[in-house]
Amino acid sequence: MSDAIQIRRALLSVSDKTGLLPLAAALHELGVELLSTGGTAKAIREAGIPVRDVSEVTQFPEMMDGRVKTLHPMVHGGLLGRAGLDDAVMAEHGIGAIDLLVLNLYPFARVSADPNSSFDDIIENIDIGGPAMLRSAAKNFARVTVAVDPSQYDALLDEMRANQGAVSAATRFKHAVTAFNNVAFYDACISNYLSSLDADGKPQLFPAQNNSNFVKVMDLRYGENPHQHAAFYRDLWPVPGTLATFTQLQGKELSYNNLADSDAAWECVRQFKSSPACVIVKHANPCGVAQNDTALQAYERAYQTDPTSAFGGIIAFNVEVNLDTAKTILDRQFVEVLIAPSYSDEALAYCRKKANVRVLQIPHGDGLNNIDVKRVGSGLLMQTQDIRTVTVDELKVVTQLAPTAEQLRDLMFAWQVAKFVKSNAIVYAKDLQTVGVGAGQMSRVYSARIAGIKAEDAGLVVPGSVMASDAFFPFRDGIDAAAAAGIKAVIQPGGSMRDQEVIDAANEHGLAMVFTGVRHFRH
Ligand SMILES: NC(=O)c1ncn([C@@H]2O[C@H](COP(=O)(O)O)[C@@H](O)[C@H]2O)c1NC=O
Repeated sequence: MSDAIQIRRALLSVSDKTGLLPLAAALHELGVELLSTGGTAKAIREAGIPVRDVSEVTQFPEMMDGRVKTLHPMVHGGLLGRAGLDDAVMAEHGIGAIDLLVLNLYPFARVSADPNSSFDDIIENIDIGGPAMLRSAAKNFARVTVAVDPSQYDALLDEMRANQGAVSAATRFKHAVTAFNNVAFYDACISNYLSSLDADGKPQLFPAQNNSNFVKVMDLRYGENPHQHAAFYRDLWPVPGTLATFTQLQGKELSYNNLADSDAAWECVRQFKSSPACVIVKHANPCGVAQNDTALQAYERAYQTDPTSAFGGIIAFNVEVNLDTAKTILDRQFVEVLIAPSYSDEALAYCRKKANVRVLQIPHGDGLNNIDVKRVGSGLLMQTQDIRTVTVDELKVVTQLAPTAEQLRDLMFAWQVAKFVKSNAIVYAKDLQTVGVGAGQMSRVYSARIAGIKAEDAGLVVPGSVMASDAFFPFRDGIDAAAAAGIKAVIQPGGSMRDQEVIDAANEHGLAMVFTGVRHFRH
């Protein structure tokens, strides 16, 4: 890489004109000659800043409604010409070097996402000359500087002012990488959009080719196990309220498992809106969940479900964490990650006493990842996210006995928790507290047994509790076992061949049972 290079001539061609005029004025002051395309040149000229039209340089008018403006050897030769190698050929053809390209592309992503855009509008927003120039300038980073985003302008000008108008090799290279990333994302948007169209031109959810763009947030010390390498990437524009929008306020470096478990804890807790909730996660499963009047009470009751598993857990809240809550948690147990939308100053000051505890802040937001992906051998499984919720009105009472109002409240709570427990999932709950959680078993009846064992170990009382099952009971044995444990009401999807046998069992035992008609497998 060569050293700092003086900017003498710049080409400005921007769709997004944010910051254009101050930039053009500053470049002019630094003695840089400005070239520009139609609309950009007009804006600069109207601001009284001297500028030359590209068409004057190419000796060709812009034509075809802007489809052809800069696709010319006088432009690309000016960007691609190598210092010391191409000087003679440039002189022979009268090609003047262009040292700086400031360019951003037609807004394809915005226009194609707008339901009011016509297909012709969308096609016209496929930028051709822009990506070509970005590639030329970025390829020639040894001599040329490129800027694709208004957020880069100030730092670039500062560097030029501090170096008599020159830009360092490191900046040129960094900006070139940004430019190639920008073009890659742009082309992915076009490819995803066009390859999602069906024979009638209607966009489908899953394109024929999927091109993803993620940006690295950080390298991780290792993956799920120490012999695996790992890194964390996020969407280019993360959805507000999702894990990738976290700020780490303190604590040790986050690990791969911390992030995976934090996602499970946060997604589960943020679904509760009516009152403070706490979710404690271990190995991607909630081991204790509760809703109560305060964050502290919610934590106390979530912890009660399974104090053994809560050790070293991820603890997430849907409300601010105050001093009492932080102090109770940190004085009592080892915690890997604490997550909340906010923390009081006193709570944060207390957390600092346990400097290793990772404290994450995730602002609330209603967004959800639209698509879930899972890697399988040389393939990718894609599905829409499991965002289906069930209202009380949708429940179908299938037994002679209907649930009481309290049972109904607890059934809805247990159902929301079961959605976040790995299948087969069984959740026992009472008074908005998990009493026992049976997760990840290959048979439903064993998950039920485990939920019972957990409750017993924690000294919680199962008789009088309700039970949620993420999928239907294939046989009556699950209901028989629940009744024997003292469960009084059941929520499950229904839909088994033997539903009648299962309903008969519930009636025999005097249980109330409701069907949701919705299944929540989670693998
Ligand atoms: N066709 C071309 O030669 C061409 N050269 C530059 N552009 C784009 O034209 C836009 C700027 O246009 P204007 O200066 O007229 O507002 C930029 O987004 C730039 O990427 C072009 N437009 C589309 O392909």
